[in-house]
This record gives sequence, structure tokens and C-alpha cells, in this order.
Amino acid sequence: MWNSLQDSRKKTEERKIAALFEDANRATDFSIQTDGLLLDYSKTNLDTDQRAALIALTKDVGPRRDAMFRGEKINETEGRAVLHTALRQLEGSTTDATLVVDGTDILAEVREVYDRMRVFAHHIRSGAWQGEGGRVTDVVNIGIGGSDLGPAMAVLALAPYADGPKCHFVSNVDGADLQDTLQGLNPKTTLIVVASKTFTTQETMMNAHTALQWMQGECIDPMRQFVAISSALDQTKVFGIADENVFGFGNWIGGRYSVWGPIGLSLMLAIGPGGFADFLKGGLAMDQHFSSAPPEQNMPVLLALVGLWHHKFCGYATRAVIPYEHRLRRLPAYLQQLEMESNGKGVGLDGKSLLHGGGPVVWGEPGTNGQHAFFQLLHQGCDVVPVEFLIGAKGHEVDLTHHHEALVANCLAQSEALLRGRTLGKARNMLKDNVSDGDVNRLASHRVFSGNRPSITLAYPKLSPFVLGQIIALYEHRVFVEGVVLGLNSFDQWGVELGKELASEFIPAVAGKSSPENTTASTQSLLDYVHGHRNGR
Ligand SMILES: O=P(O)(O)OC[C@H]1O[C@H](O)[C@H](O)[C@@H](O)[C@@H]1O
Repeated sequence: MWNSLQDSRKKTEERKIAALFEDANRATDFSIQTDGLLLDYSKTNLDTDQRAALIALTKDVGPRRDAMFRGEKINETEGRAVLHTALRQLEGSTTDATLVVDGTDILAEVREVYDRMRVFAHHIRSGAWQGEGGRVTDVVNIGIGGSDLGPAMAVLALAPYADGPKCHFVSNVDGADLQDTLQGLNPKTTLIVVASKTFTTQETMMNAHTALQWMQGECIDPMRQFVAISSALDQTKVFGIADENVFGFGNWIGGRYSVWGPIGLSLMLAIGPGGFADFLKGGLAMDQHFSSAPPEQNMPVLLALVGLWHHKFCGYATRAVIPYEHRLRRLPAYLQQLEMESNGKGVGLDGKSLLHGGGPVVWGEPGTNGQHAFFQLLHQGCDVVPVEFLIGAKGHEVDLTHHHEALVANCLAQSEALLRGRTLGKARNMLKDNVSDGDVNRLASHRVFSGNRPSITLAYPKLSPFVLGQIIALYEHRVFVEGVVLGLNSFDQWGVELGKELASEFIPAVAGKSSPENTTASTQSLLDYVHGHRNGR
């Protein structure tokens, strides 16, 4: 099937996407709706036969998906189950529902922590729980990667629903991040949430210790205003955080899939337990759709297949995610971790090099800003970049509907322009009255748009907690399907280890306390440069 899809690429090269719309049903045939979401993938160079061939690649998806939901250890390289979906199940099952992993009912475990989170959030938000200076005004989440990007993205996305303390996020080991965040905050009314699955991540632990020092200067009992979210309860104890301020989770929740559980505490503090429950319900609705819809009507499956089509068969190395929703401006960063840490791999589950390679490069910015930056390349560059647009039918700013109308118009205009393009004849016509005949040809070629550039659009009613839950779960399952088709494990991340190991080795070298072994002359000369400047030479 893979080969026949590869062979059909030629057919695609000779065909215009616009021509596919001669089929009057194309827009509906090449789109999927579920629970209010609409995924339109009709503006891609994909026909019915190719879609059927792509669907045939997904035969392993159903069994593997069911194994994941059942709690089997599908993360084989780490010997772990993959059960972020269980966190969503809390909002869809009765309290006596069970899910047993390694002899333990993990649903009971997560329910207990979820209930504690809700009580804690109620207390913080109502002012029943107070810092040394009174009611908590600010929450600083210290974490990185999956312990930062999910809650940071979601808190920003759901700002219209935020009625709790103001949430800040510190991730970078660059002291500027912590410094700029803490500046102006009152330590006596600030809650520090140290979020780290392992509780050993260098950046997070350094930031947490520095934040503790900041609080120690002002508070009698600073540790009382520290909360830990982690799988490593021995480490949270070593740090000195009291058990009642610790929210634990199992190692069957991967970092980049963890916003649904305790790592989402800052989101719950911002929008309240009710809003957080709606977010889980959105994720659950997508889980149910993913589990039950036939492949051709299955949104995560089709989203994955369109991605594979572009990357593996059309040869487009990257894809751009452009949310026309300012509050989703951290979504591309979130998806970069979700997609590239999950599928950016070269070795398959069998330990051999992947036959067809791993996942693509994912990048993006919000619209309309991206239009005024890199859309030049999207429209006229030599590399085709499939674009994934996101747009809400309605905005939250009821007095600014004209802004939202302009936003939607821009989004629709871009996908239409990418598809339609502009011919040389049209470009010449536009110019002929204003420039000399001799200049028409030379200038017209700059105004030609090849068009025929694919895009998909994910439309939603309005960015609510429920909708955000649907969108995030959609992308999670998309990554899963792409991973299964490519034959890799989407749930480990061995590729981040080497750099971490070397960084620990280099810290004393940068501090001038040791010389690194086996470094290249390049790194040594960079170190010399840094030392020279640090020593005022
Ligand atoms: O939550 P932590 O254990 O602190 O890990 C934070 C992040 O760092 C690691 O390097 C991984 O690449 C990420 O998957 C993880 O989310």
C-alpha cells in the first residue's frame, strides 16, 4: 500500500487541488464533524482512492488504541502503560469504575488526587487557604517541557474564564525568567507550584531553590507556600514540601500528556474546578469519538493521515500550525513538544531504523501575525509547507465583533489564496496600465502565485474549556496514529538525554572549576571566550 501511494504521487503532481472541487460534494466528503468541531481537509491534493489507500495503512491503530485505553504497557522502551486518557475518564465514569494496572486500581488513585486538587483549588480561590500576607494573589508554576507548556498554553487560551489568582510560568534556567516573573510579586501572597514529574530536572530544581530563597527573605514559613506536583514523592520530601501540599501521579502519564492531571493544577486554580472539569470532558468526548468512529469518519485518524500524506508521500518536510486565535499563541510551542518529542525518531519499536522515517518538523505562530512575517515563503517559497489553520466561529469580545470578522476573513482568505494562486496573465493585467511594456514581464513574475498549496482548517464554535480539551486530545491522538503507522513508540524521549548529561558535565567547566574532557576545539574556544569575558579580559 505504501508503494502504491508513493506511485500515485505523480498523479498528484500533475493535478490541481482546485480541480478536485469539480466534484460538488468535495467540501463535505473531505471534512469531518464531531461534537461541534469541523475538520476540513478538502483543500489538499488527496482523492478518494488515495484516502482509501491511506486508511488501509491504519490497520494496527485500532488494536493498539484499545491496548492503550486498557492500560497495557504500550510504551515498551520504558515498560510503562500510557494512560493520560484515564484522567479524562474521571469526568465520564461513576466512582465505582475501575482500571487496574499492575494490580492497582489507578482510577481510584487518580480520583483521590483529583478530589484533593479540587478542594485545594476551592480553598485557594475562596481565600479559605491563605499565605502569610493573606489571600493568594499570584501562582508561579515552576516547571519545564511537559510540566510547563500544557498549563501555560491552556491558562493563556482560557483567559476569559480565569477568575482565580494570576498564574505565571517560569521554565527557563536563564535567571532572567524567574527574575522578571518574581519582580513585583509579593512573596507573602504568592503560591509556588513546583511541577516536575521526576523532580530532578536541572532547570526546575534550580528555579525552585532560587524561588525558595526569594521567599525565605520575607516569609517565616516559606515552605508552607510551596506545592509540589510529581511522580517522585521521595524527591518532594527531600525538598521539604509537606505531604498535604504534594499532588502525585503515576509514571503512566507522560510529561507532554500530563496537563489533564495534577500538572494542570495552575489551570484549575485559574479557571476553577468547574472549568477544569469541562476541559476534561472535551478530552473525553474526543477519546470517545476516536474509539468509536470508523476510520473514514475519525478526526484524529484523518488528521494523522493527511499529515502522513504530506510528509511521506508529497515530501513536505515541515508543517505550519497557524491558530487564528490570539489566545492560542502558545499552541504551536505546545504542539512542537507533543509532536516532535513524540515522533521525532529514527528507530522503530523493533529496534531497527524506521523504514519510512519519523514525524515532521512542526512550527507556527498565530494569525494574523504570521501573515506579516513568514507567509511570503508559504505563498511563493520554493518549499511547500502545508498549513493547518485553526479558527473559532465566535470570539469572546462581544463588543469587538468587527475584529473577529476581520480575523475570520483573514484566515479564510489565506487558505483560499494558497489554493488559488495567481497566474502570470493576471499579474500582467494588473500591471499593464501602470508600468511600461518592457517592465511588465519582469515585474509580473514577482506577482505570480503558484497556488495549489495545501491547507486544512479546524473550525470550532468558540474557544471554551470543553473545546480546548477536544483540540488537545485530537492532536494527542493524531500523534498516536502517526506513530503507529510509522512503527515507532510515541511515548519515550531518549533523544533529550545526551545533551542533559553533557550539560551537567559542563556546569563546573563554565564555572571554571574543571576542564571538560574530550571536547572539540570549537567548544573549548567558546568556553575560553566566556571565561575571558567573565573574568573581564
Ligand atoms: O517534568 P519533568 O520531570 O521535570 O520533565 C520535564 C521535561 O524534561 C524532559 O527533558 C523531557 O524532555 C520532557 O518530556 C519533560 O516534560
